[in-house]
Amino acid sequence: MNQSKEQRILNFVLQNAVRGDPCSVIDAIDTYCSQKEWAMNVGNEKGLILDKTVEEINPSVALELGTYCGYSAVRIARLLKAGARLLTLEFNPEFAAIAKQMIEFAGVQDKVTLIEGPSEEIIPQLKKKYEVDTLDFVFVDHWKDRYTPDTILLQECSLLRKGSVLLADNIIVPGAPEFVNYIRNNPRFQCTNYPSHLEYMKVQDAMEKAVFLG
Ligand SMILES: Cc1cc(-c2n[nH]c(CCNC(=O)c3cc(-c4ccc(F)cc4)cc(O)c3O)n2)ccn1
Ligand SMILES: [Mg+2]
Repeated sequence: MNQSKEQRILNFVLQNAVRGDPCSVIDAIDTYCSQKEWAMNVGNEKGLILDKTVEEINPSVALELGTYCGYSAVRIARLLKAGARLLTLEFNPEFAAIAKQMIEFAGVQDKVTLIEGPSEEIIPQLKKKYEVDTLDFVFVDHWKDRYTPDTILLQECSLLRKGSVLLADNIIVPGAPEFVNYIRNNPRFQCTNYPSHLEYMKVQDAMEKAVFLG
């Protein structure tokens, strides 16, 4: 049975990165995906915008929607202070299995809770089952047609507090036009756009930051 692209990415990391060194894992994935096979990791250019946002907020509790191979989970977790945690949701079991190994190899497993399942099912469980009070930061990087309904769901589940920050990937490509319209016209959010490029490509993309005003 031939390997998946995600398995090839993981193998490249296992052979070229340093166990317990998150930066070497991030670099190895970026090297493989820019030189060998494109993959939908947030990448290094948008990754720097993600880093700056996480450092600015210094979140105690962060949520990621869309784990994929764990690239951004490792990126976020490496910046978290002692005792802070990241919950990351992945729908695809194969991706989740790869991400679990990636997170463990990077040595950030103590900070990361990887949850398998659809966001609309998991988000309502975060308070009771995952002992979340409110979220300080949410990286929105899952199915683009779920950005808006899940932002509404987060509010309905009282998971956002005054100052909670959402950062959404792929505003241009693949695009989330309904989300952009929703969030920019919603008086309860203060939005900022960050022009960038699609991971590993010269194609225009952007990220949108939205601060919940309560
Ligand atoms: C919990 C839960 C989780 C999910 C979920 N888990 N994993 C994902 C992945 C979603 N990500 C993407 O589809 C994506 C696509 C592109 C892309 C593709 C092809 C092109 F030609 C150009 C660009 C680029 C990106 O940066 C992306 O992030 N969703 C879904 C539902 N519930
Ligand atoms: Mg993305």
